[in-house]
Amino acid sequence: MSLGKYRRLSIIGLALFGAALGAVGGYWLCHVSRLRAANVALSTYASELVDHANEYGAELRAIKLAFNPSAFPFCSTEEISKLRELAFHSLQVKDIGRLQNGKLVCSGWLGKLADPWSMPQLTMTLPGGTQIYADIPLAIAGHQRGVVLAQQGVDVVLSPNAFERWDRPGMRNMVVMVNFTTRQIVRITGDAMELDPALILSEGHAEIGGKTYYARCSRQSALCVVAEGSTQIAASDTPWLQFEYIVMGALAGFGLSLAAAQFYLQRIGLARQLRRAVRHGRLSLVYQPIIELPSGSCAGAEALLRWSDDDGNAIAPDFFIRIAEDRGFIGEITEFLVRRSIQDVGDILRNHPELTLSLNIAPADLQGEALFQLLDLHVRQAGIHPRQVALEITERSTADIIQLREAVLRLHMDGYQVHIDDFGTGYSSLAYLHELAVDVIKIDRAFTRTIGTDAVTASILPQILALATSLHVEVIVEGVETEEQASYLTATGSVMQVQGWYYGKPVQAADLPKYKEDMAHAAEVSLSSLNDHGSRKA
Ligand SMILES: Nc1nc2c(ncn2[C@@H]2O[C@@H]3COP(=O)(O)O[C@H]4[C@@H](O)[C@H](n5cnc6c(=O)[nH]c(N)nc65)O[C@@H]4COP(=O)(O)O[C@H]3[C@H]2O)c(=O)[nH]1
Repeated sequence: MSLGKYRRLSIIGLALFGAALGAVGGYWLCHVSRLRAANVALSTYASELVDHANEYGAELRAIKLAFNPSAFPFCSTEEISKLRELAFHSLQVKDIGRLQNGKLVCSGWLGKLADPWSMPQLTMTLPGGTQIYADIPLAIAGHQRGVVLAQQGVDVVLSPNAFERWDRPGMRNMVVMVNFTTRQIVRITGDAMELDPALILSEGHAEIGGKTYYARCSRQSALCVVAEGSTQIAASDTPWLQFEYIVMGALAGFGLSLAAAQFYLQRIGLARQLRRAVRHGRLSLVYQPIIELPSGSCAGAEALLRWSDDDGNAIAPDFFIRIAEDRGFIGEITEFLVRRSIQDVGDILRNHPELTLSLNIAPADLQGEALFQLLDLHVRQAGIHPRQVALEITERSTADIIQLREAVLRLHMDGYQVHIDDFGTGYSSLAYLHELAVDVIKIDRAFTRTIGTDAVTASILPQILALATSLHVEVIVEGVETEEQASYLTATGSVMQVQGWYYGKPVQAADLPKYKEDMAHAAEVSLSSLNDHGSRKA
């Protein structure tokens, strides 16, 4: 099978796997969100029940007040008719009666009793004195069992269906009266539920035996409510919703894993191509001049790698260098860099001992002997003074400062220069200056860009320049792109080196001598014009 076909199949396979995972994720997400929605609905239901309980309590209080005092003689025809009228208009109350010496004397629906009835066994008394008789046979309801409340000579037969119109499909409710002092609870209406009183008294929330419970209590009366719902959500409830979630999950999983697989396999593919390119020497180098200020003469150049993949696409060096670092063959690239750059510019360096060649070195290159042997082989054998070679290390390499310090010492002992690249962007720039005896810091172009702007970081560049002066460390300012930036740096009057598109973009090695000559000529012209100006003034 061809590599391209294998790659395509791998990508599709991974994407399908991602789609399957996404579908499972979608199903799970749907389930969780429906459970959450069900819980919110149940909690809202409990709050609605409590609102209704408040109305219920208010009505009971109003009935009690209507007969304390009563506008009519005790158990008179008028009073009985008033009792009947109030009970008739109420949804919560079935009958209202009048009590005397603990006996029912008359009620709206029973009329005046020839022989007053003694009240049955008391179930609970609330702190305000309301007496509750639960589970007693009701004469007006064919001896169906119900609850009667009695206070200040008035008794009320509660409707067992008072909360019926608040029923919700799939949910149940229970209404109780609570004595918070004695922690006694009596069910008034709704479905009987075997629950820990503590759950009700604390207005809690619990999941027990596949059911979810929310308890809420009224602030105005001794009523509490419990709403019950199922924790099991049937898949058949909302099949379309479930389907949508699964499809969306599958699509998202497919898309994401397709992108991830493409990215990953592209990296693997690129890594393979890069390795081949290094082995066959198909990478190239360009050289960006480094200029000395204030003289304006060329001080050297930085070698920068260039590579295009098999399809001819130019790949950014920081991207492919990272791939080589991750896949452990950066050493081969460095080997190529050192060998090819010395081949390219060895003659120029021999003829111009004042010039420096800067080489980017990856942190991994500083481990072991390979780099030192490599430099020894190519630099010394080419007859170039090691001082003409500068090794640029980046701040990423602070991970092992001890190892790094040893490597820097060794490079110095062998006569090479060590430059810190991208100074100011890493996390431990100052640690570098303190710990490592470096020759030059290369100030990252992020700081150069702030010249002439009012960015908050604009004040950092002068401070780094001052710091470098006080520590006797030389400076190369990177990324000088504009005349304004160049003028600013020249105007500081400090001796420094600069690099950037304003002075010259990276060029082929063959173009470097011409560049150097042009720069030398330009420097001479500007010097003589300065002298002319000076003598005319004199
Ligand atoms: N916007 C802007 N950019 C400017 C200007 N002047 C120079 N540059 C670019 O800035 C980068 C400077 O190199 P670096 O900081 O060492 O950053 C390098 C270096 O970290 C790495 N690299 C390049 N060649 C090698 C190599 O041979 N070995 C290793 N280990 N890393 C390398 O890749 C990075 C990127 O290299 P390049 O793409 O060539 O990008 C180069 C250069 O082309 C300017 O005025 N404006």
